[in-house]
Amino acid sequence: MKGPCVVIGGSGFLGHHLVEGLLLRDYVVRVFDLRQSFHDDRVTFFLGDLCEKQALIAALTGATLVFHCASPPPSSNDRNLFYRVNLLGTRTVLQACRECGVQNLVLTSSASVIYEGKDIRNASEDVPYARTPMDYYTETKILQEKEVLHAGSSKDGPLTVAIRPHGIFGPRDPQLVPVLVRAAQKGQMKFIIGDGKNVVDFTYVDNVVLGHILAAETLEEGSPICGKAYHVTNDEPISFWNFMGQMLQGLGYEPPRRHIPYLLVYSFALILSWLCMLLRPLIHLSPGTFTPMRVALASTHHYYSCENAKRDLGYKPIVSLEEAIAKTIRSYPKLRHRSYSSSNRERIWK
Ligand SMILES: NC(=O)C1=CN([C@@H]2O[C@H](COP(=O)(O)OP(=O)(O)OC[C@H]3O[C@@H](n4cnc5c(N)ncnc54)[C@H](OP(=O)(O)O)[C@@H]3O)[C@@H](O)[C@H]2O)C=CC1
Ligand SMILES: CC(C)CCC[C@@H](C)[C@H]1CC[C@H]2C3=C(CC[C@]12C)[C@@]1(C)CCC(=O)C[C@@H]1CC3
Repeated sequence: MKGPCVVIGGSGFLGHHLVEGLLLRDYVVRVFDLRQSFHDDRVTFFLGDLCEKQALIAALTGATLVFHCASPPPSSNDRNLFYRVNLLGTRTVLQACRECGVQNLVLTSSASVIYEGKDIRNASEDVPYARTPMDYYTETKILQEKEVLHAGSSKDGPLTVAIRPHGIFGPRDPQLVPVLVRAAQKGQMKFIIGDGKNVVDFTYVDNVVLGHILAAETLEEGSPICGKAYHVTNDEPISFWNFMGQMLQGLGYEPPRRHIPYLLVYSFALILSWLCMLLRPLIHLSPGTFTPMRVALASTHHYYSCENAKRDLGYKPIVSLEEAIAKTIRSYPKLRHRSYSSSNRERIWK
């Protein structure tokens, strides 16, 4: 038996998988979250807002290790919420760790802290943070990561390390596959934005979990990982549109085939986001999935080197991309197209 450890955000997509990974490895696990999304006799839940120190202290008392993987959803455009939770809330988490004598803190950051809409090819962790982040999510993930890594060098603080995953997917993800399928159902997945050759990282959730646990187990006084950030990916960059096509076909939808110019779509998304901002005092409009950040993510290269995680954490993905895509498709029976048939789906679309 190891632990006890606390997973802040343990009711979320990644957090819940992390809890399962920790239980498999015999950790004693507590979850701190706004809500309880599952039940497990081995897990103690503490419900509360991470911006409230007293609520955190109740969960952290007696714990030696904390994973912080809570964040407002990236699709939100609520500046105040992002600053309150990702920056101020993370400061509160650090303070609560100090007061409770927590030794180690593993932060879930994001590889997108260096993304500003331009191509990223096999970037290492030395690439500087985005100077002009494209949304409040990215802006506050940068501030959060800086805050946590800096705290790791103070004498009274917990030892810290940040894991930067990219494009996490897998069973129970409320984001990637459901958004994609909703777009396909509305007939919005007919076009490939740009030339369709952009290569990106998508990372299976179990590999991200492994990266977090290895980081926690390597983090100790004098370890080279203290105060550092590590990319954790599937280490198998893939064409964005090939990945989307495989997901769609696997669920019985037609993959996009026709091309539409990137600059046209990007300019349209930009104008739409300005309009939403200008009209906000009068009516609440939301661009939904169609944001400049998402259009850029769909059309640029963004893949990252995880050589440092391999060297310092002993990280090696345990689920290949092919297996991960198959497992994910199988996990969403309710999102299948109504005419889906696993035996004839190849014939339908080819
Ligand atoms: N998904 C991805 O592709 C990537 C995600 N990440 C990072 O991974 C982490 C987990 O993401 P993911 O699992 O996808 O997100 P989820 O939204 O599924 O999980 C986040 C969890 O944190 C909770 N939470 C939010 N605000 C607070 C708060 N103030 N106090 C306590 N709990 C709170 C959420 O509750 P509720 O749902 O009620 O708001 C939710 O249960 C995040 O830090 C994200 O930035 C990094 C790279 C890629
Ligand atoms: C409608 C389609 C053109 C696109 C649908 C898929 C998108 C919803 C996803 C493709 C890349 C994903 C991604 C993220 C969210 C979901 C996507 C935009 C993140 C922004 C999530 C949070 C991060 O830290 C970075 C991720 C990059 C990739």
